[in-house]
Amino acid sequence: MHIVTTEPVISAQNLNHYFGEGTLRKQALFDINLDIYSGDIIIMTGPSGSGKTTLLTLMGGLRSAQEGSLKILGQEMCSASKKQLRDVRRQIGYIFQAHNLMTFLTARENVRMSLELHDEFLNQDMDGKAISMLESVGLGNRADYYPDSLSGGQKQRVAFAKRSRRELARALISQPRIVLADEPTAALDKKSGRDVVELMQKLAKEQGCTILLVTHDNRILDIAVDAKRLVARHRIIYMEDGHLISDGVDAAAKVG
Ligand SMILES: Nc1ncnc2c1ncn2[C@@H]1O[C@H](COP(=O)(O)OP(=O)(O)OP(=O)(O)O)[C@@H](O)[C@H]1O
Repeated sequence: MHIVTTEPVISAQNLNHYFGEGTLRKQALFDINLDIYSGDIIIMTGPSGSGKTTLLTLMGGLRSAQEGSLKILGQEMCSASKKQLRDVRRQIGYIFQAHNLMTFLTARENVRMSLELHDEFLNQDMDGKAISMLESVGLGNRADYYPDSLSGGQKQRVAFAKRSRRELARALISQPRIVLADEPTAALDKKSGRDVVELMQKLAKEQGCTILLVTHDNRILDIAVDAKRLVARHRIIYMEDGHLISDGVDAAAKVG
C-alpha cells in the first residue's frame, strides 16, 4: 500500500475556471479535484481545447485561480496577491516550446549564446558547458554543424539544449519543487522525443521535484511507460471538455 506521508505539492479542490465576460463567458475547467505529490510525474493529455494548458498555467501560478481552491506549495492561489504568486513562481521551473535557432551560428554557438545571457555563467567555461549540454541530448558530434545541416529532430534537440540550459540552469540553481513543461516534444521524432523526456526526467529526478507535462503526443505515453525505470511514479491525467476524466496512478510503482 502506498502511504502518503507528506502534504501534496499541488492540491486542487472543486476548481473551476472561466474565460471571457458576460454572454461570452465560457467555462474552461469544471470541478477539478487533484492532489499531486512530491516526485510525481504528471502527464496531462486529451484533445485540443480540453483545458490542459489552462490547468497547467493555473498549477504553475501563471494565472490566478478564480473559483474553488488551488494550493501550490501550501499557498492558496484563489485570490492570491501578486507577491504571493511571484513567491510561488520562484519555486517553479518552466520549459516551454519553440525557440528559433540562429541560422548563422553553429549548434554550440547557439547554446553558448543563451548561456552568455546569464550572469551565473560568466567566467565559466561556456564552450565546455554548451558541448556537455549538446552531449546530454545526444548531439555532441554535431556541435559545429549549422542548423540548416541538421534534421528537424536534431534542430529541436539543439533548441531544447539551448532553452533547457537557460531555463533549467535557473531551475538547478533555485532548486525548483515543480517543473512545468508544455509540449516539450512537439514536432520531434520518436527518438528525439524520448531523449527529451528522459533528459527532463533525469534532471528532475536529480532535483527530486515534481514534473507536470502537457502533451498532445500520444507517443509520449509509451515513453512514460518505458521510462518507469527512471522514476518512481507516473500519473497520466486525461482531460476532455474541461473535465478531468481519468487519473491513472502507475499501479506497479504504487506498491510500497
Ligand atoms: N485566453 C483565452 N481566452 C478565451 N478562451 C480561452 C483562452 N485560453 C483558452 N481558452 C479556451 O479554453 C478552452 C481550453 O483551452 P486550453 O488551451 O486549456 O486547451 P488545451 O487542452 O491546452 O488545448 P491544446 O491542446 O489545443 O493546446 C478552449 O475552449 C479554449 O478555446
